[in-house]
Amino acid sequence: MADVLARKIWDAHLVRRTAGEPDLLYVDLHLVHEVSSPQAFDGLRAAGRRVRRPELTLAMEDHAVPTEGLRIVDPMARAQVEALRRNCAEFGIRLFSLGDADQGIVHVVAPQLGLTQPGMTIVCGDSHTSTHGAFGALAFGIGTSEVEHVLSTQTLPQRMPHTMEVRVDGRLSPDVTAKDLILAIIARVGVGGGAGHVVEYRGTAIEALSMEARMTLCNMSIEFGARAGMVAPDETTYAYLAGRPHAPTGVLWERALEHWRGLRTDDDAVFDRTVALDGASVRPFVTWGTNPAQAVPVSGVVPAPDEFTDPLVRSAAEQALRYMELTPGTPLRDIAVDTVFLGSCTNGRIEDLRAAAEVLRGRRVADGVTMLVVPGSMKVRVQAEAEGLAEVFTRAGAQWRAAGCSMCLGMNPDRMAPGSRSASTSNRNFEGRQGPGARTHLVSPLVAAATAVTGRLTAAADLEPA
Ligand SMILES: CC(C)[C@H](C(=O)O)[C@@H](O)C(=O)O
Ligand code: SF4
Repeated sequence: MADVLARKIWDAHLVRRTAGEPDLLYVDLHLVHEVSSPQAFDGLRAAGRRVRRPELTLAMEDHAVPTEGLRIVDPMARAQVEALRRNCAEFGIRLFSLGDADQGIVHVVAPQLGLTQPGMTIVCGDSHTSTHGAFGALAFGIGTSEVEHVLSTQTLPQRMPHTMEVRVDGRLSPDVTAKDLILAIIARVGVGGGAGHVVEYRGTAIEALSMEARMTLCNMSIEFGARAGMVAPDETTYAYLAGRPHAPTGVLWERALEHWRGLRTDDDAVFDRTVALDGASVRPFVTWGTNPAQAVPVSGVVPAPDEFTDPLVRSAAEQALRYMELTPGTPLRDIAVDTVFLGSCTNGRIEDLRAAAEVLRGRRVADGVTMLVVPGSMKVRVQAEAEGLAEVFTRAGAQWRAAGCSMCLGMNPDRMAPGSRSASTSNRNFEGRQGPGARTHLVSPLVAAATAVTGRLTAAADLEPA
């Protein structure tokens, strides 16, 4: 029977199906980090259990670590990282520690190492696990008690979500990135628009995206409530994977390719829901509020709450304008920021750094603006240095840091001061996300770099020639 990609992967991982119960799924790759794992390991220890498949489990220090120096000062952060170190040593799990050449944000590192592959089931106690769906994997975040279940059994009880197609045809204009596209999608469907669904991004605009861009897109699927987001694998996927440290080689590569080429939604398969967007109509986007759906083109103005008919959306807008200290009708281009953050598992990859460096080359970060450039992994950092990007950033007056979640969330020393305002390439603009009282505008790497130059929200095309 004709079927969609998500269900094909689901069915291929079915360990047990019983009427009235969730399906039991096999997990191919389990990613672990310091924030959502300590209690899971404690539970395992209390029950006298071992990790069922340590070699399919990989642990990362990313959320709580500093991006300057190796010393973890905050007692809470240090406790989390030390617990992870003890747990990984005790249970035989490969850990990427602060200072390791392969350390970085888990959603950046696993794809880079070739661990994330088409057709896999991938879970992590982290909502942005959806990132890995860019490879045609079924990847989703789980809770800490589920982490314990996966550690001890390598399986997970789950109910198959509904399926949703997000179709984008047409051609994105050169100043429009995957970040703008996903902000436009979320603005269209709303923060709950994907709830209970696994989303497959399809269409000519999606097929034209690089792997980095597909990861940005899938990364933010969770921001409109989707359980997972995915893109069917194609030649772009295989070209990215070929030669990566954990990608198959020789005859195994040929066999893998043959399998991967079959991983697609059948032409006559039906999605439970479809949303379509014209890629050519998407403009550089920026958020004005405190959820990722509160976004408009950079050329737009802050909306008035009474423009929204849904009472919940309207009161969310009122609350957001209060927190953000913004007045309806203000052009986005008039909003001044004091902080620019380029990084995170949404936009901390080499392509993001290249795009931002292109804008900053020969220009300077405006006086009074602090710009942090935080590569998503230490490998990205090394590559960016080799390509001369780091020099572009430091010459422009930006800070060049080591890898980690950094200013994406206030769990490490890279925190914003109360009342300060950022343009940030991360994925969440919730109240206090980047530090208590801090205000966040979500943007693409191009807008982040242009904003750093003018000190106001700016599209790259608005800049005077360098
Ligand atoms: C801390 C972690 C569990 C959390 C998540 O689940 O996504 C974090 O990564 C985030 O981005 O908010
Ligand atoms: S970079 Fe941000 S979104 Fe990504 S895992 Fe870290 S905290 Fe979560």
